[in-house]
Amino acid sequence: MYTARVEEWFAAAHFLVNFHGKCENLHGHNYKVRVTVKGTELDEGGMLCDFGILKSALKDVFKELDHCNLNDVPFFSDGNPSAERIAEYIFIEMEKRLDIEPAALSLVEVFETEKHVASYSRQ
Ligand SMILES: Nc1nc2c(c(=O)[nH]1)N=C([C@H](O)[C@H](O)COP(=O)(O)OP(=O)(O)OP(=O)(O)O)CN2
Ligand SMILES: [Zn+2]
Repeated sequence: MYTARVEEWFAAAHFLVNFHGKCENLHGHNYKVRVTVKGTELDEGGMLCDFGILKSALKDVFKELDHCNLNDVPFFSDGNPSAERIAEYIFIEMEKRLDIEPAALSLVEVFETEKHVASYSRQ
């Protein structure tokens, strides 16, 4: 199995409800997002998927998130914009944008800090 991975950053504000602590208040993060694709076949250039394709799709997804209050994004209207749900949202939006068969989107990881990370995958 091969994998290819890109990382990009966006900045956003959020607050958490049903969470007892300082994160109930509006605050911000510089989120690092890591996207991994996987597959068993390489193209004639020896690549699973051009990093540039992943990067531009991810930057397109960030247009809905960067410098926003994530609580105002419709996807989060029924729940918290936790790192887990941000990862789910990015996974869904990346799937819409990527046409990379026979490779496939494998994992989206969202880092609030280098020590705090949540992820979403289909398995
Ligand atoms: N599983 C998750 N846990 C938490 C999430 C999350 O998305 N998934 N999010 C938060 C908050 O966003 C919060 O901003 C981070 O919380 P906390 O670690 O308390 O804040 P600090 O980074 O400032 O940490 P200190 O050690 O207090 O400096 C919480 N949990
Ligand atoms: Zn937070």
